[in-house]
Amino acid sequence: MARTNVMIAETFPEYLVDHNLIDCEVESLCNGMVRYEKRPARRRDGSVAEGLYNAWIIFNNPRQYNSYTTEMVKATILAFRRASVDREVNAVVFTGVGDKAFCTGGNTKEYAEYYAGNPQEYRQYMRLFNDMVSSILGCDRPVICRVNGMRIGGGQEIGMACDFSIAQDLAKFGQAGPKHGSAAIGGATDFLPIMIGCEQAMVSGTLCEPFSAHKAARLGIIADVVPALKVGGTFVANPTVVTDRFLDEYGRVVQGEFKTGADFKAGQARIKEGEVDLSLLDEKVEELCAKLLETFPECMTKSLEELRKPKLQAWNLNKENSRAWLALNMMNEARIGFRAFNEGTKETGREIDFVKLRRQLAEGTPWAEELIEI
Ligand SMILES: CC(C)(COP(=O)(O)OP(=O)(O)OC[C@H]1O[C@@H](n2cnc3c(N)ncnc32)[C@H](O)[C@@H]1OP(=O)(O)O)[C@@H](O)C(=O)NCCC(=O)NCCSC(=O)C1=CCCCC1=O
Repeated sequence: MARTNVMIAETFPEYLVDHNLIDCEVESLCNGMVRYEKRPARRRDGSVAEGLYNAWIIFNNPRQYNSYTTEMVKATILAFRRASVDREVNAVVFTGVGDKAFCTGGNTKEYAEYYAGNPQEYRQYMRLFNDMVSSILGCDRPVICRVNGMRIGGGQEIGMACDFSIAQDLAKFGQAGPKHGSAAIGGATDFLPIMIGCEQAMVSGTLCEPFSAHKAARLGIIADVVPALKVGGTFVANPTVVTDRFLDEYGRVVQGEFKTGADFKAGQARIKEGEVDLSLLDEKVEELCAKLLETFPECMTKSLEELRKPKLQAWNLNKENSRAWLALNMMNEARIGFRAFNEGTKETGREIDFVKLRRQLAEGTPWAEELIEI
């Protein structure tokens, strides 16, 4: 050991090169809407590993369900680059503020008010979005998505780009694209078939029906799920979801499916009785970080690089075409879909009249004012 210490002292570099792209605080790029925090890394026994950290990248836009604005996308790219080159960082934890949403994708207000009808601007935005996904898939540290709440649309896409996902069980998952005027080609159409198989990928990527965290675990889209609801001081499983049996009387898998009718309503009422506590989620995330810490760092990075390949290859194959298509789509379907979400309310509805649109298109109506204002 003494000899090793001498060798370290003799070979220790006089200075360390900073590989960061720019020297500024992540928070300063987006008014604090993405936070970057280095939290002490812990061993499996819970003791602090002095000098080592986990980098927490936290979306901080809870009023808009942690959707990301253009400025937040830029900050996220910087944050992942920072974590990737920081010698002291063991793992990255990617999460959102609060317990409602990890992220519900692109900011629909910005989409509706700035990008709708503006394909050349959205094309630039998509450069940034693509770089955000690539910065996750290219991070030299393992990335854990701490799914603190809903993971929808682009939120699901950046979540699936992560290496691990651990969810609190009130979180919902899914896509929004074809309901709101987009296609889930910001990663979902690349990652879903690999992660859950083509058939379930088709169901999720086209129908846009949210599914539970328990189902996400069953399908294999997340690594683990923990309870988050406390009723009378005791953790209980999400009461709106079937968690106590695997099959129904006809042999169909029901575990993880949402309950229906009165049972679903009773589940919702029970949620209101309780309080949400994410301490078990944090324990699980810390446990995973500690397991990752007690490994060889370069062997870990190489393993990540190899295991990411199926996702990365599909992503790299498609991302530029997807960017171009999404930009042009801002002239028609995205233009009306995101405006409908942004300008509508729960009472008036936040989706367009799909049948009316389809009927007009069937009649050969061009994408002129009358369709855009549908
Ligand atoms: C299903 C929902 C996620 C949740 O529904 P619900 O539980 O009923 O909550 P809401 O009342 O709808 O939402 C609460 C408030 O948050 C605001 N909100 C939610 N999501 C967003 C968002 N993405 N951007 C901005 N604001 C958002 C919502 O307006 C409410 O605020 P208010 O002031 O009105 O009370 C539902 O919210 C939903 O469907 N959200 C939108 C999901 C969506 O369409 N996301 C974008 C998908 S497209 C995308 O992400 C892409 C990524 C890159 C590639 C291209 C692309 O399209």
